[in-house]
Amino acid sequence: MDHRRAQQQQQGAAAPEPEETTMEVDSLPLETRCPPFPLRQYKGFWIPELTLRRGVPGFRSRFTPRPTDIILASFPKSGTTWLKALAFATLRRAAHPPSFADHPLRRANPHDIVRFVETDFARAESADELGDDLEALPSPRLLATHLPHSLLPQRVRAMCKIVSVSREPKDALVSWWNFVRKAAPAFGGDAAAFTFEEAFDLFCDGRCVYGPAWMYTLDYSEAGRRRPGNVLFLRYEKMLLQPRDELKRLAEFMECGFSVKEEQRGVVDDVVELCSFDKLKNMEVNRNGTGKGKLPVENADFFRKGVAGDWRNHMTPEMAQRLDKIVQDALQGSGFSFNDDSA
Ligand SMILES: Nc1ncnc2c1ncn2[C@@H]1O[C@H](COP(=O)(O)OS(=O)(=O)O)[C@@H](OP(=O)(O)O)[C@H]1O
Repeated sequence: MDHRRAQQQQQGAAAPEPEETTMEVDSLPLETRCPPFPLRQYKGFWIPELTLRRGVPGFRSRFTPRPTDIILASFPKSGTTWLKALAFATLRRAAHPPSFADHPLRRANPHDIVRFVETDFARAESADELGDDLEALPSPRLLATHLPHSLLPQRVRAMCKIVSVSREPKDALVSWWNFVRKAAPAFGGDAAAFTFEEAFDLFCDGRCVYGPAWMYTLDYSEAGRRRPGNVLFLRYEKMLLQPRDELKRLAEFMECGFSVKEEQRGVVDDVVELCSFDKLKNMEVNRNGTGKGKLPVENADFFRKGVAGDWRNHMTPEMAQRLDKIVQDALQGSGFSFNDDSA
């Protein structure tokens, strides 16, 4: 990397290289063993093919970022649904007090309230129409992405506030495998025969949707360190341990911190409660509904156990050691470790 670009990256400025808005997808390495989508390796990450063909180009060419935009970014199965609920309930609490019986989160799944930009572009009938729809949304817009930080459009990285949530890779893998087996039939795929051992080997090799998981996390942790005002880096495990504190950090970052009066009135607790695993999982819409969006997934599939450490029920100690070592080696010298609670 030349010095000027290295310096700009250190300062957090967007890299100056021209951004591709059409992709030569067919020549990229292909992985077909990870249901439910074929993946292509692009700039170090395994991305759904359709996202590369249509999603990323649409995001880059038809999305006009605003400084007030808040983009929620997550590796799949790392707390996306929870973060969407928390961010929405917090940002829109004036219009929708969290204790109200008709709160939108009591009627719709968080994924139908906060949309994934690249997934919507990937599946949109018309990218222009979707671009116009996004343009028509009032500020501040709350949107989501599964793209790694380095693959987001440059103007999004430069301009928007980005909240990322990361999860310990062994638990993300277990969650992914369970989800894929349930959700794959909805995409026309068959994952009944996809064994945990197969998923484990692919995951260790970085081959899963948006993998390698640890490089994805590093991408956002470094962005958060370079530009703390632009990128908030949250950890799923910390959110489980201290939901109120993490929620308050999220609110401050989104520039809608809770006032002392609100805290005294119990608004922070109300948001935590409304978005808690048990509350969301047991809502009628999340027990029996199907996503209204572009992904034909049962809402219930987004809520399984919601705990840390379930990997122990799926992996032998040897498997866990193998994956830990891969992650440790890959992150060595990076300054980030999944074992460091302060990271
Ligand atoms: N409110 C709340 N609190 C805590 N945990 C929650 C919550 N909602 C969902 N979950 C758990 O998050 C896992 C799903 O991850 P994602 O939401 O990132 O999935 S997705 O990428 O949007 O498909 C999945 O984890 P596992 O239970 O380990 O599979 C969900 O159960």
